[in-house]
Amino acid sequence: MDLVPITIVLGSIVAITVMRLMRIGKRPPSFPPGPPTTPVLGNLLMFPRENAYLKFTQWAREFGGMFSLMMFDNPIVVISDPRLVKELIEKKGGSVADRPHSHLINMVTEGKYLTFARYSNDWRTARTMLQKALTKEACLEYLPIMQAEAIQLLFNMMTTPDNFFPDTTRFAYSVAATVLTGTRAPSSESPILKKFFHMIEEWSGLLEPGSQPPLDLIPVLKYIPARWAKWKDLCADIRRQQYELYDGFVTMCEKRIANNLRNGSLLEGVIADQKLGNDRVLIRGTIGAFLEGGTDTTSLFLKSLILMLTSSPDAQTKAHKEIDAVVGSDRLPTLSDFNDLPYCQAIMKEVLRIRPMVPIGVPHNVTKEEVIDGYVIPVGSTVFMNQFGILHDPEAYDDPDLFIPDRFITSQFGTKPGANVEGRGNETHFGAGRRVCVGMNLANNAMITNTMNFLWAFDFKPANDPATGRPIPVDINNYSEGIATSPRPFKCDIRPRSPTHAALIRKELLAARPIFERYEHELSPEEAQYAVGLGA
Ligand code: HEM
Repeated sequence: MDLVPITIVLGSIVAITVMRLMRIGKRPPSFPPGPPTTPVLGNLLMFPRENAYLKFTQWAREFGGMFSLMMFDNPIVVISDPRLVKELIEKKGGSVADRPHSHLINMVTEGKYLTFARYSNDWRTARTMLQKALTKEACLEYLPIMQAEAIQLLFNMMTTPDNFFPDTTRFAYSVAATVLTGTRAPSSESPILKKFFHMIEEWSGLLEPGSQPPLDLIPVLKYIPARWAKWKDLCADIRRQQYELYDGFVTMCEKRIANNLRNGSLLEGVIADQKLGNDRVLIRGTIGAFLEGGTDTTSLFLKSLILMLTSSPDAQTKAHKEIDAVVGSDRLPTLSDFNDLPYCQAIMKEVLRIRPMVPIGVPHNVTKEEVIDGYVIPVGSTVFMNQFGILHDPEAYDDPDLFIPDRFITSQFGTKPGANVEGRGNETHFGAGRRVCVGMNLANNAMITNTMNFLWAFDFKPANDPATGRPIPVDINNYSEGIATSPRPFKCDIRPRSPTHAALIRKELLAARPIFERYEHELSPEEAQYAVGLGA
């Protein structure tokens, strides 16, 4: 038999296959520029496994405000220019309102967790419900509980200053939990808080880039038997924990409704008025998105605020002078004081600039091809809004890596003279477009209240080293990795500014008791006793 024709055919098939494979991973000329690719893999091997925001920011300096990466055949577009955020994520809202598919997330949430849900009817239903519940006006109704919790935070920081990490976390959780479920967490040792954070730790670990096999890029990996795929057990375990926690809240609110003991929580409305229908999975996913979205971010801001203040005695001196003139020491600040406190505003804006809590945002997925600045952004691209890169652009800011609140006194966006401010705003940290943070009004009230309170109440200084007696300097760049970045634990010395300030904090905590009581009916006897005893 003549083997020549077969060899030619086989050779051609191999050649075509190789040519096709070589095209995989290659960036088409119409895509935004980016680092060089390798055949098949694209930029897979150079994709940062940790601190992606730093690498993205470095690439943005090299390749511009919009660059692309190829993961095999899947394009990633990273935007680090506020003008382009406006052009793509805001103006073309409907084309980039989706989230990328994630097999791992789906295994845990069945696709119904608001933050990661596809652009779907479920997402629309849950988003519309939360958007109505969290308007600026609606959030004013939650102010009494926010302020009461903020006073407890001042009291905690004054009496157990070394515990400020857990106490800031408790504050953020307790506000979100009270608004949503109608039950607070009075202590950083509250069992519900422990359970919640145990779940969050595993959940964040699961979502950490590079921690699990690339199931979405190589789908065949999904079929590995469970005994060799630890992630399957992990997903099941996280799902079990979420069911237990979130169904527990639903049952609690159902009982309250049945016994005519409603205390105005959002979840009571969801259940009684069937705002999410009878879809238990969607209800669970919405509770999760609310509590998880509202807790970590707000508490990270508070930790960053303390870190930055500890590093900057000058900023504190200026803010103290301002707040003493406007508020004095006979009363605590209220939300309406903020307009008269431009330096306190500058401090808050500068913390959010230097350390946006979600530095590369939550990824969006493109569902309709768009052309921006002549570059094609194809369907299926994953879009990251590189908040850190936008807020650390040396073209826009002098010394972007330094904490300088005064930059917001001399310019609206903190930018240097002559900088291009097209598309720039002061809320970059909340993301953009149709998926912009739905909790931003609640978060703003929490950040404003605590920024004023901390500056009114305390002096923050580096702690002294007991061995040498010298101050231990804080490092404003010592942050953890992850989707949301947190300062790593640090020591600082927190003291009330005067006995008058200290006495008022105690008095206000006792005055807040009736507000707390509304949300303490379902606490365990130990927790209830702890709550009543606080400051008494
Ligand atoms: C300072 C505090 C906060 C920051 C910095 C923050 C930041 C963000 C960011 C960057 C996103 C993604 C936006 C995008 O995709 O472009 C987001 C989404 C979200 N946030 Fe926040 N957030 C904060 C507080 C809160 C609070 C208090 C809640 C709940 C009450 C909340 C609930 C959510 C939810 C449910 C989403 C998903 C929205 C969607 O996909 O449609 N966040 N947040």
